[in-house]
Amino acid sequence: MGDLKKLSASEISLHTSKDDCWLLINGKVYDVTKFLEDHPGGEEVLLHASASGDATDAFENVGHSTSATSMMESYLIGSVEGYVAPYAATGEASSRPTSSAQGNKGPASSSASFVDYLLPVLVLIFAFVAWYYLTFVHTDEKK
Ligand code: HEM
Repeated sequence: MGDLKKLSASEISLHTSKDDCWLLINGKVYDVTKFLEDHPGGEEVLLHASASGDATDAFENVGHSTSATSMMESYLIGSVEGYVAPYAATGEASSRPTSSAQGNKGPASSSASFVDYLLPVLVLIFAFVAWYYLTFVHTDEKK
């Protein structure tokens, strides 16, 4: 695979039909038009992932085998300019496209970390209130 064609997000979004279907996975673009019918997971999921703009999460959530990953190479047609990985893929995506990266903006998302901290705290408060109720209030009622 020599140098990959640089494609823009708007260009990729023009190829989401059954006759012309591209997938964006980890910053790389795959033309899966000829693979649609052969995909073991069915063509609908591929068309849906294509239309969603970024298929990285969908692809990784399935937990594809290594043979599936090596199959992808034959459909590779290019890479996307200025790719920023989606939230769920940031931590573990092993093949993050850092090669041609121009000062990648990190996985900054203050709202996500807010929820990350707030949720456990709320769960703890709820657990404490439940424990308090069951230990004191509820047993008092019986007496
Ligand atoms: C070029 C991209 C892709 C290739 C080459 C590919 C290839 C494969 C292969 C070979 C399998 C069989 C199981 C395995 O070996 O892991 C599979 C299963 C599957 N794929 Fe993909 N896939 C691609 C993209 C996607 C995407 C974007 C989705 C989106 C949801 C997806 C959803 C699935 C599902 C749901 C299965 C499970 C089918 C089952 O076990 O019943 N695939 N894929």
